[in-house]
Amino acid sequence: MDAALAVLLTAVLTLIIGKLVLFRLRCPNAPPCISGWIPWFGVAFQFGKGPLEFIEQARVKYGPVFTVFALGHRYTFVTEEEGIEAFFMSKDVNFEQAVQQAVKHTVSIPAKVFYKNRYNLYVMLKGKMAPPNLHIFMKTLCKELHEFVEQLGTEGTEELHDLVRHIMYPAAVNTLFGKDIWPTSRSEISEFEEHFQMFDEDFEYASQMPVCFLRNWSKSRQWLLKTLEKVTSAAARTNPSKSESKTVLQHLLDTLPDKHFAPNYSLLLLWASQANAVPVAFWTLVFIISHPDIYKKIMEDIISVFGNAGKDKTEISQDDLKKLPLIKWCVLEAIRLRSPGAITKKVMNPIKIQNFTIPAGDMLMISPYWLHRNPKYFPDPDMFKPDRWKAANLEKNAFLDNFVPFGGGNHQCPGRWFAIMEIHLLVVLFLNKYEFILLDTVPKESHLHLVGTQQPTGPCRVQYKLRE
Ligand code: HEM
Repeated sequence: MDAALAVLLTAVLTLIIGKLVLFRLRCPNAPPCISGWIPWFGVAFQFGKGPLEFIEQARVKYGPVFTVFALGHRYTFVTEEEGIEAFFMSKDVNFEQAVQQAVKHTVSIPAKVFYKNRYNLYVMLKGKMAPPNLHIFMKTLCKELHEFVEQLGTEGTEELHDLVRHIMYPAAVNTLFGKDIWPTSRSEISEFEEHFQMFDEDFEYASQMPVCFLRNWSKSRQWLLKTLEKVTSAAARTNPSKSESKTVLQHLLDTLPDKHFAPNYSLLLLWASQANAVPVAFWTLVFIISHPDIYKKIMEDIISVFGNAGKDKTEISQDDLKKLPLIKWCVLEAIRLRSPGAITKKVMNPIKIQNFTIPAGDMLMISPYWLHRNPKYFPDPDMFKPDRWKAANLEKNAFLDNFVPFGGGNHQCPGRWFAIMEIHLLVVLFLNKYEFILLDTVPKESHLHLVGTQQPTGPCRVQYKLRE
């Protein structure tokens, strides 16, 4: 080996060992750390290949609290009660600090603007989409869903994820952002879907790396921001004075003092409202159709509420949804099985979890996906068992213990009740109108991403025809 190279390697190794020794001296009780041997890069490669598998294997090998070092960051995972409680409740961890960089990379909102506005926007969204206000959306959402479902005709064969996407994107967007200000012709919708899909697909990479490496992603973001510039100025122009007549987008505009960032915030809201809800609706339908006993029971329930007809544009109310609890359980069970791979907070002051001290600066992580597979909390965790939701007090809007797909504590997803309602409604509307047959086996979920709901790994075609 070349002498200069040998000197360089020795220097690098000394530096790494020195840093590790220093870290251990400063934080003697830090959890076991999986760091690899490449400086700064850490185990990014192994982790990136299949992050969901990686964290489960690490839990088995290193115990319930462990740190993964990758791309210069320390990600400390907690997998049991004590750590989860700290994740949701501790004042020493911070949500805003954990997500700010990702927000800056993906929708170009600077740190100062983000910190100034986040709380007010969160409170506004949480209030507008709280359970007592959901009736405001119900009529429009039902009408919009019908309009796009009509376009499916009397029968056909389609990839189910595409089918759900074509209906849910425009219906939800028209409901939350306002109908007449959003491009809604067929070609505009498909262009929008194409760009949104690209934006969503690489969102996780874009949140962590310079976007110059993601050229197609950047183009789609640009297209979406340009479209949202027009949408937000139309929403501002037509903003009514009465609060009840405003769309969620118009409430957002009223709450945001930095108006020139309105398209950026709208893109963030658009992503948050679609990225998880669309695949969850897909999974709910796939799970139902692939379980004949559950499908049969659901159809009996639907017939008992709406009678035999499925052809008309049946208006569905919140009371109707209440009479169809099994479908709501199916939605929640699909969410349980396809929950975000990880959610994050930043450790601001060292915190003690079990016998470990997690140092300030670490990203503290929990994995709803794996938590929901712990048989201690969910017996037969890999099985689709909607009946387990009988035990939840859904009348009082309480989930089952340790069900955390929407986060917890002060930062729970403000759109969660809207999401559950829109998926419930879509499933009722679909199954009331059409009979479905699965043409492919149920695809596996992709383990490639930690952010958000898992996407299917392969196609899943269905044949549908109007119910007799
Ligand atoms: C099944 C569907 C959904 C899932 C699984 C989901 C999950 C989540 C999660 C895990 C978070 C972060 C919580 C944390 O880190 O503690 C979040 C935040 C958020 N979600 Fe959802 N979400 C869904 C649907 C929606 C919908 C339909 C909307 C809007 C209509 C929405 C709006 C938001 C917003 C605005 C935030 C950021 C809140 C903040 O600034 O603190 N989500 N969601």
